[in-house]
Amino acid sequence: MEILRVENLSRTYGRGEARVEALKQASFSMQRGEFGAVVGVSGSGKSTLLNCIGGLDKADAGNVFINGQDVFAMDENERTIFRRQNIGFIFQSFHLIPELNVEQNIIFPLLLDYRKPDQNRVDEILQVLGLENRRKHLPGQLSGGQQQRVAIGRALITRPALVLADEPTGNLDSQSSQDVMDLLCRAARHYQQTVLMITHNMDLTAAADRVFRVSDGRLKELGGASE
Ligand SMILES: Nc1ncnc2c1ncn2[C@@H]1O[C@H](COP(=O)(O)OP(=O)(O)OP(=O)(O)O)[C@@H](O)[C@H]1O
Repeated sequence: MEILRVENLSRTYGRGEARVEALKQASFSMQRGEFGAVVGVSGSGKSTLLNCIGGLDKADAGNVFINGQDVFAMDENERTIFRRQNIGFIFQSFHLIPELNVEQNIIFPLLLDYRKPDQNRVDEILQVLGLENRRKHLPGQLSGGQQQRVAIGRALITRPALVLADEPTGNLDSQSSQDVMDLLCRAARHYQQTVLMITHNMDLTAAADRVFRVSDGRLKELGGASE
């Protein structure tokens, strides 16, 4: 089942001499439960791709379908709600709410939709994340790896069909990076979520089903038919 379809997605920044074609007609699709990695040098357009797919940035042209729904056809309000219910975001900097404890940060997206957290699901996530004995800690009382695991829990609590991760291991040591990778793999394999992850680290692409390279704004699938 197709979860993500990207058609001719383009994004240009600036004008005149400052004009940058950050993304040039990117097209690809992903199935339910697939784990994709996006690689490419700094400035090649990886974050632009993810941000346009997730609606955090506005594409100039092209289409994005998530779960068969045309994301760009929605108005701002519809898109915000759709995004919250269908996409989980994980960033390099964790963006946790400092005043909320681990458990509260994880359930936050549910509260925004006035949904009651399922305590079994929260407990399961805390256990998988290895954070059961940190549930009442504030983000400032956690290590970087633990904070990233909280951010992953927050991205997964709503069971989004699509998880977009921008360098989720960028600030972590190798053991924490491996833990984060294991969690994302589990999201894909165990929970059949579609994961698209940017990484600088080619070693981390080994776990991925598919690898995409962005170079100078152009996306190409490695090992794909065009290679
Ligand atoms: N808001 C912006 N205004 C102008 N140019 C931008 C903006 N955001 C990105 N760019 C340009 O678009 C290009 C792609 O940027 P992007 O952040 O997508 O690259 P990236 O591959 O994610 O890089 P990195 O690996 O360093 O995070 C870059 O050349 C950058 O200078």
